[in-house]
Amino acid sequence: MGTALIYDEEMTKYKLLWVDPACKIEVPERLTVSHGALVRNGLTDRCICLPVREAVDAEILLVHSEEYLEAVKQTPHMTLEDLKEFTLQYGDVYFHPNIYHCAKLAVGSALQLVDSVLMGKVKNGMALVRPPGHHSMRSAANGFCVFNNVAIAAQYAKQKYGVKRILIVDWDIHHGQGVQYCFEDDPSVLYFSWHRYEHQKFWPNLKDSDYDIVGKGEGAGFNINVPWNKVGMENSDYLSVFCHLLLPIAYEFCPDLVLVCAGFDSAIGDPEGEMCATPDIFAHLTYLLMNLAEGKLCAVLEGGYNLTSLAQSVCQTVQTLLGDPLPPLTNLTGPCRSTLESLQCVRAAHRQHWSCLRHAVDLPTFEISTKRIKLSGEGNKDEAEVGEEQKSPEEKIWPEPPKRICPPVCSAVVLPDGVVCPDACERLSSSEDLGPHLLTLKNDFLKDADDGAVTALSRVFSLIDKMKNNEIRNGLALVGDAAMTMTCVVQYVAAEVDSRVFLVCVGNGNIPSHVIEDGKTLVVQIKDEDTEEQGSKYYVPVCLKKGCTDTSGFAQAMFSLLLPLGYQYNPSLVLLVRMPGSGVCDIMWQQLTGLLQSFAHGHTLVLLQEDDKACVGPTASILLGNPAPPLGQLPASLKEDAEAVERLRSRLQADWNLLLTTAPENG
Ligand SMILES: CC(O)(O)CCCCCNCCCN
Ligand SMILES: [Zn+2]
Repeated sequence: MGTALIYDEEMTKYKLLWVDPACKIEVPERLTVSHGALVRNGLTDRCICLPVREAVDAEILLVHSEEYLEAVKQTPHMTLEDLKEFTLQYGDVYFHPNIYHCAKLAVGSALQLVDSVLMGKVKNGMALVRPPGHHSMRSAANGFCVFNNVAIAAQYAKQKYGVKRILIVDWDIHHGQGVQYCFEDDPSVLYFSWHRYEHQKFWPNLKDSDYDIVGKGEGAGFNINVPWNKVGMENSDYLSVFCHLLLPIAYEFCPDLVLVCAGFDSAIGDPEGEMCATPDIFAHLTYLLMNLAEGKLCAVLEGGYNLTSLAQSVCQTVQTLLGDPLPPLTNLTGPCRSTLESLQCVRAAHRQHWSCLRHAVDLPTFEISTKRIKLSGEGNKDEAEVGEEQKSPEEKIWPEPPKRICPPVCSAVVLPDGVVCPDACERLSSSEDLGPHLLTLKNDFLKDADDGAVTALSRVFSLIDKMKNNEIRNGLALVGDAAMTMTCVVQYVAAEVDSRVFLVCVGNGNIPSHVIEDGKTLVVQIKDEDTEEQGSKYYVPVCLKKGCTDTSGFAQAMFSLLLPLGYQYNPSLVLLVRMPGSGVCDIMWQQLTGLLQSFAHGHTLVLLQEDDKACVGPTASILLGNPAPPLGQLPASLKEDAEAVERLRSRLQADWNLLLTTAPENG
């Protein structure tokens, strides 16, 4: 199934007709440059372009009052003076004779997107619309918004398709108070928003935008506000909030549909956000959400006022929806103090509502200097830290996001004869001559193994070579001895100068010490045997009391340990090994396989042991880019497991500060 793109140039046909400094940034060019960039990058040709339509009254009335709709209906016939007069009753918004038409198209676009995803015509999609929506309220326009596109889309999905749980992620840099008010007492819609706040000094200056506003009545816990109290936030800050707050709660909530208020004023260069996260961060934020709701994701444009970063961010988002490999995020320096303070506050405010946070005791962080948290001088988060003069947002420059090339082959497999090759996978031909190679392999790797094992190993090595040359994206091998193959692979790759292997080992089994010491391999092992070793910077043993069968404990380890470590380590290869008898359930295994494709351009090598051949199909499905099935609503993880993970995190966070979730004690 494909990716829908909804856009119509009619929505560029309104603009500000008088002087108003607060509104001058919301210009028609926002849409034309976004769509133009998609065309230029050949992305529109790869999407399913759906037509827009006007929303009808009944759809608008799902969120807005009759009197408000009636009032807006009068605007097409108004004179310029009347329009100005009419506008005065609202905040930071303007009207135009054609804006009512465009506002109906914006809502209609979002509904077209929801229809095509929920009817299974497309996998996911994006609607490029204006006017935006997330500030508009039941009876008021606000912040460039007339009708609340995404809120209406959520009500529409519930009413027309009986969708039970909807996650709305609002990564726009402004708080979508209109969405919050619409669903604050509704437990079927989980609204997550981060937003520039600066302790209420930033627009819309609402106390309602703070972290302690968690929803009301039945809706308590289903409203998550993450205030940014400093500007200059970077990729690390955004990833920390996703890993340590949004993803664990989102998986526990287990939505049937994900709607994104996709505002890109949270990107570098934007005059409103004044943040420093780069456009490629949206490739990762999108991807991380695509593992929910079996990939049913509808992104609807909100803000974004720097035309260069807006266009790049839109392209990064659509390219990920299309399934292209993710660009590695480099020099993640970890979250800043302000982020940690916000993160700690939000987690505390939601601890009583979400079991994934219940045991997160957020141990007081050991003493680290603030310098450790913000290595780079970038970002004027803490004045004290910043020496360089401040560039204005528009003067900011950043590297063009890297090209994201799809290898000619997505998934190649090495299977014993007699095991069927999954559809759409490419079986590595056994034709190539192994001759001389065989001897070196035997000498270097497998002293006393039989020729079959050596042949299999040489094929596994060629999977790695093909990934290195970007001939294939990922690989899967069913081998006689997974542990032995794992050791050989690490040894083989470690020979490369700048190789970094992220080894994720699911299940018991000992990891040879030489694998861990070279610093070129970061090992995370999730198992049930509680061995005494404490691990080290490059060896992270996660012992779950009930072992890998415990989906909650496993999920918690995945988000609060695996993802942050993987991002900060930035490997060149991910090696995922399923040890025999691990007990991990297929869906959790598939979720893990999916998430690990965030790293290394998606170069993941999966090793399965022969008696796990039933896993070949489900694993291949994920490697081919299909979404993993949902885990179901997750119960609380075992207290002792959660505490074990917390202890691990607090021990490791000196070396890996993406693991941090609390601000250090020192002043
Ligand atoms: C969709 C959106 O969230 O991007 C709308 C933002 C409205 C901002 C109003 N204040 C602007 C003050 C100008 N310096
Ligand atoms: Zn915004």
